[in-house]
Amino acid sequence: MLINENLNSLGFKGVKNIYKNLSVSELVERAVLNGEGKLTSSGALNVNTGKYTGRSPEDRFIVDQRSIHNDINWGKVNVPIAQENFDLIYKKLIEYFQGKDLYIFDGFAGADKRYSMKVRFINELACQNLFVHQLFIRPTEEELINFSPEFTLICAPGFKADPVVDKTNSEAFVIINFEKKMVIIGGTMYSGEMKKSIFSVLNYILPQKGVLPMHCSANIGIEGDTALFFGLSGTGKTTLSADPNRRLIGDDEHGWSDDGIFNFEGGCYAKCINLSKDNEPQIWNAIKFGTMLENVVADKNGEVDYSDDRFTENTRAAYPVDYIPGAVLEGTGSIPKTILFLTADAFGVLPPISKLTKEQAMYHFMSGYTSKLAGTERGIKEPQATFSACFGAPFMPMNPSFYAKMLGDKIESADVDVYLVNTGWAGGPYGVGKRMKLSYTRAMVTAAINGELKNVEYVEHPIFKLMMPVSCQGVPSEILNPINTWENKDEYRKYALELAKKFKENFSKFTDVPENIQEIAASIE
Ligand SMILES: Nc1ncnc2c1ncn2[C@@H]1O[C@H](COP(=O)(O)OP(=O)(O)O)[C@@H](O)[C@H]1O
Ligand SMILES: C=C(OP(=O)(O)O)C(=O)O
Ligand SMILES: [Mn+2]
Repeated sequence: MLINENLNSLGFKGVKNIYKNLSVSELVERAVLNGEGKLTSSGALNVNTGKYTGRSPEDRFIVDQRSIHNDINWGKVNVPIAQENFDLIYKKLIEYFQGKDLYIFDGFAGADKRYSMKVRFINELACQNLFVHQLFIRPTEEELINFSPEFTLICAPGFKADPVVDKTNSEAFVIINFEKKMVIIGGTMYSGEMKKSIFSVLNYILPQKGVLPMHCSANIGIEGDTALFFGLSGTGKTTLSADPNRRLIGDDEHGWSDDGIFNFEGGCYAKCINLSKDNEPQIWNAIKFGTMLENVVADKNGEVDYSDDRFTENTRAAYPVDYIPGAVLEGTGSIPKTILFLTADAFGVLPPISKLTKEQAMYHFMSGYTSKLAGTERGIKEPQATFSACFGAPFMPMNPSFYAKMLGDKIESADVDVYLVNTGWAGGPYGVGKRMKLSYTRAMVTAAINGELKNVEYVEHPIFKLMMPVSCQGVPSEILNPINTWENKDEYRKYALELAKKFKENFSKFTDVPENIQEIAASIE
């Protein structure tokens, strides 16, 4: 179907100009002409997203429909909304486009062609169309001919819902409609909502095809060895997967099929707060023409100051994977050899790295402990302990135990080593201790991936029963056991026991847990 016919069938009437599949330069040009953003001195497009500078979980809904009702894990994460409310909002949203320009990007989600989904993005803003162009998988000229979308995402930040009439939580909404194969977004200009809502869609669809969807980054070594980095927002997926000695596959969302892993996306969405050339050279260099920046502070000459958090701590850069040298453009990799669970522990009590048994891996995957860091979600001003099953509960439409079981089977069948890495605090809790040095975390990750931590001596953590290596190249040995970094050892024990209690409380909510994993839960004190 032609794009115009498709727009008619979606109900669009009287739109001004339809800009279809523009190039990066054209989109940047439009965005600047429209006054949506400004170029920085490195050539990136910097936009200000206004009131919404992070994801807004309370504004995210799934239309409650008979065909999906029994599959969805309804609750605070997956909030139901009635079809009639969707219809009402949809009608107003489409009318809102009357007399306005719209931007279309057709692309793919899912690098493995067997599982990829054709998505049409319809944007009010050129800058957001640039975002999806860079973040999703760009089609070839040939693939664009007769492109028929399997899912459609419509995003209009300028359109606001009326919570009283529309039964939304606020003026902002992100609504997934599985039967209509559609996502609609309004009220918020934070572009992360577009990528994460398509992620949520895939997290429902792909398990039906035998693919485990994962909230993780991935890279691959010269020997074809794949490593996965699971972690909630801010734990270091993007930062640690950008490694000059390995090839980047993707920084955030992947699927694990019987044959290997594949990226869902074609771009990265990196945090920029306090970005430095020395610490994160690859990301620093990726911020150039074609990259879209969100809420970074720049002066009138376009010089940016990455340390300025006046709009948000969640400043971002969106760029295509090929802006990272050596990235795997096909977006695929072998069955993983190493899995790293990243946690940013704001209590400062978890070891910087520990090796997990398969049972411990399952336990920690189900627990998904980390701290929500400031900015990524609305209302979070300082780190807050959270248990987010699968290290990605906000994006999982089904019961987390379902994904955990799938991962368990994959881990059983693969020859894979699993580590838990604390990229958070050390020497004391947030406010007292310091964030783990990035160079140390990188050294530990490298040692784990290269197999150097297979044959070193380990000691067991007395409370969490985690196995801590006693040495690791590039890391002072004394920091490997967290109690050593705390001045007051009694305080350490107090905080560790408090966190252990939280682990226990959280895990008690799971039912039907296999006995060998229950044993792990019981061993923690
Ligand atoms: N030890 C560490 N390990 C990883 N990231 C760290 C560390 N210390 C500080 N950081 C900072 O924390 C942030 C991690 O964010 P990011 O990699 O974007 O996380 P994610 O991709 O998981 O959301 C970056 O801004 C990075 O510079
Ligand atoms: C984009 C997001 O994810 P991450 O911080 O994991 O990159 C987000 O949570 O809004
Ligand atoms: Mn990231």
